[in-house]
Amino acid sequence: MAVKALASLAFDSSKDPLTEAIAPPPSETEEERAQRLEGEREAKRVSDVIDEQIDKERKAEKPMKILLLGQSESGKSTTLKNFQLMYEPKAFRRERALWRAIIHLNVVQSFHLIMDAMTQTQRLTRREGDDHIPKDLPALTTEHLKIKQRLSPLLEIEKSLIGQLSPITSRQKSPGHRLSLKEVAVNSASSWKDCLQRLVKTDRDSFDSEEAVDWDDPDDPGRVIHACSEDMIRLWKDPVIQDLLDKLKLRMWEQAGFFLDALERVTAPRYLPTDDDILRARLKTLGVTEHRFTLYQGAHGVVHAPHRQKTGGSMMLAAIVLRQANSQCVKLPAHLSSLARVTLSAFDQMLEEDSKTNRLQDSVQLWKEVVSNKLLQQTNIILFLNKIDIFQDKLAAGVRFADHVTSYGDRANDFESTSAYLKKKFGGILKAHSKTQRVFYCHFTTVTDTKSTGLNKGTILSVKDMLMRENLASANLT
Ligand SMILES: Nc1nc2c(ncn2[C@@H]2O[C@H](COP(=O)(O)OP(=O)(O)OP(=O)(O)O)[C@@H](O)[C@H]2O)c(=O)[nH]1
Ligand SMILES: [Mg+2]
Repeated sequence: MAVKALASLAFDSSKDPLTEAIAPPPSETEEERAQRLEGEREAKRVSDVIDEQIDKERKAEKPMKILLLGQSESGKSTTLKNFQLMYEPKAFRRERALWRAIIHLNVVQSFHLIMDAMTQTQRLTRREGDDHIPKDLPALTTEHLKIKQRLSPLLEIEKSLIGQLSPITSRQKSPGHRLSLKEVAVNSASSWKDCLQRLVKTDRDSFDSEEAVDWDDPDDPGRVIHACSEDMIRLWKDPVIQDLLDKLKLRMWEQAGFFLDALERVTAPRYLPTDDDILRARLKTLGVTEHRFTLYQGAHGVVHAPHRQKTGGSMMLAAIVLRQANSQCVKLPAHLSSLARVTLSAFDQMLEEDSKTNRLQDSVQLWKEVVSNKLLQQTNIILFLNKIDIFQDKLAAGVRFADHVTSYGDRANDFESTSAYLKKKFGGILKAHSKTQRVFYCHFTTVTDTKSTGLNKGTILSVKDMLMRENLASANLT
């Protein structure tokens, strides 16, 4: 029965009422036919324009996803802060009061390191004839030891600040030095900012201003830090201490969270961090972080009517240390681009976890892993060779690149030549490990300096370029 009904339906379809309704009348003249065809063409043109518009809107809404990869201390979190500063400046600045606490922790930890160096020197100078002791260690005077004694409350402040971040912190040894601190790390999955908000007033709208900090709080760590300020400045500027740090190869300016050259300002009684201070603050993050930003179009970077002038759709920025990422729980999305960060200035340092592996060498290995990763084969990758400020300072101080990267040979020990060498090396690896051709975006950055070599120029142009290519590719125009 059912088969019969279907057959009869198929048979009758030639008399489909819709077909009959739109069929030209049997008595249609040549002129009428031309008019009808012209009308149909116009209707199709309008329909195509509408389809195109819908298609465009659909594509514009598609989020662009970016993975941020790199070794510890390569600047992933700082890159996120830069994006936040550019696209959510209000939210970024609302957190000033929170970053004040982190910067105070950075300062206190720098002094912990210096005080440990002084203690070690006292111990070493008692052990005469030991070949492992650095030569010509300067003698500390009683005045130095008195200052050190007066600075001991800073160690209590350190404990208290770390306590404020608990239970979400873990402590890890920082890389690169024999003398090193247990570095404070926060798990990105937990809201350490919520924990720190106990240190500030609860009115979120006033975070940007001085109102955010309870200046009368007797337990504010800033009080002790200010009370120790003069001694801190004196100790840091002391030529004997500088000589001592030099002999022990403790290059403080190279350390993450270096604020010792701004002590007067950051220990002032009513100190609130500037944008640059926040970028320079150091708080190690563990695990995977995901952030969402919306890119807007606006003249000279000014945001106009965000809802109507949205260009790029929302952009998801996921910070992932690939080696920590468990592929079971980290799902790499489609339409993905990646930013890989390499700490250029670490060319003369070894990994903390493996004292035989050079950090730059490890970054090269990580780059190979990233570009040959099957999940990332279809993604565009921007490489950032970061911390060029420290890199250039090192070259200028006479640290020889070739002593740590032997394949560099006897080329000039300057930025021009070393950067060209590295660009070629990383570009060659991308080419060798890509199944299909991928654009090699490579930038030399100082991500803490937004004015010159920070993110504004390099990243955003590359991100926009990637976005455009992606749109063209999805419209089959490449
Ligand atoms: N001088 C200088 N410091 C930088 C630069 N980029 C980042 N830093 C600093 O280096 C430190 C480490 O940067 P982060 O962004 O915390 O590094 P990360 O990649 O997130 O590190 P993990 O959280 O350990 O994975 C911070 O104190 C930054 O302010 C740079 O280009 N120059
Ligand atoms: Mg981080």
